[in-house]
Amino acid sequence: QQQIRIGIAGYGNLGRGVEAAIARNPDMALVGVFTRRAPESVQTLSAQTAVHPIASLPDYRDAIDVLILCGGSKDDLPHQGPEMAAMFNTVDSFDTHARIPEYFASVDAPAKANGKTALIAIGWDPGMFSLNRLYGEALLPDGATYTFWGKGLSQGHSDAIRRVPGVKAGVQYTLPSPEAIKQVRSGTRPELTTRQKHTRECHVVLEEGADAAAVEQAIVTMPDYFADYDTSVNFISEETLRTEHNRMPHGGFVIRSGNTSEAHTQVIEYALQLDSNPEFTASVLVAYARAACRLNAQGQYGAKTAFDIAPGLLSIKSPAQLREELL
Ligand SMILES: NC(=O)C1=CN([C@@H]2O[C@H](COP(=O)(O)OP(=O)(O)OC[C@H]3O[C@@H](n4cnc5c(N)ncnc54)[C@H](OP(=O)(O)O)[C@@H]3O)[C@@H](O)[C@H]2O)C=CC1
Ligand SMILES: N[C@@H](C[C@H]1CC(C(=O)O)=NO1)C(=O)O
Repeated sequence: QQQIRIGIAGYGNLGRGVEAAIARNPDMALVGVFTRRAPESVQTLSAQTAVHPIASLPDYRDAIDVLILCGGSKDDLPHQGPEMAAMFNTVDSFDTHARIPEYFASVDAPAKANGKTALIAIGWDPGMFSLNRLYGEALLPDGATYTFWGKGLSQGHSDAIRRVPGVKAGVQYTLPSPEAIKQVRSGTRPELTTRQKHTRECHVVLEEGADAAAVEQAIVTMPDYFADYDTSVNFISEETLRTEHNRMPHGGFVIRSGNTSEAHTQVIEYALQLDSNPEFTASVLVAYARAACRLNAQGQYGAKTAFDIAPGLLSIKSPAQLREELL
């Protein structure tokens, strides 16, 4: 059985996670990493990993079965997604929830026009949590769904603050409201606003001479990321960032409580406890790369979300093995 040939576009936390995940999937082979930086400046996990300029990707159209896009959702994927979907089957973790419909359309057109398959918004949220919100609503139509994240490091929000002019480096932690969780677990199906469920805590290293007040204002008012939350911005040194903020744990849960009759309340819960947010997300991307390859072989072209993908396509096992072993 020929291995699935994978390319990595963009080499940050997620790119490193995909490199590690491919080594744990025997049906996958890493063709190389493609970066906007000078290849020799990029330190990969393995000396065997080839690093190329991202501009050379068109030369690899016949060498890569699936390109996994590891750029930032805020400023990279909006242009990289459509560009790459015209040349390759792709999988990405686009997570600016409010913009997923427009992003889907922007990727669907070039993918369809070129007979490619583009899986978008894959990961854990959006991704695995999205699937569990769907299951909850479909199975318990009379009910309420809640999603809580953290306390942990959001990569999307950390990427977003790093894009603010004047920010040299930074991370963002998401904190769930204990009061909100308590109300949800009481089964009273509370109406909670975005602001009531989570707060956001940013730790930022400023560029030399940057205006701290302007940076703080740009972060706390940022649409789609921070504007709807109570957000704190703490200015720290590079040393503090390196020593106190060098891990990326995260997690959370989706809970659906609903009634199947007046007498009976049912509760569905899906939870994640992640030692490494990027490595887990990368593992999801790699499993979905297997599905992208199979879907393209079936002539399923265009953009897809996790809702469109049969779970069996994710598995390294054949359908017959799945029926024997997992049903
Ligand atoms: N759906 C989900 O559940 C999840 C989605 N995500 C998404 O993944 C995205 C990427 O996250 P993450 O990998 O943490 O982002 P990073 O900031 O680590 O990397 C983003 C891009 O920045 C560039 N880059 C990385 N490191 C450096 C550096 N030291 N100097 C200059 N450029 C650098 C890379 O591009 P290049 O190599 O071309 O320079 C990389 O592709 C997030 O924006 C988020 O939206 C993340 C987690 C979960
Ligand atoms: N997309 C998120 C994954 C989860 C985490 C999160 C948050 O903390 O707001 N929302 O969704 C990420 O980039 O880490």
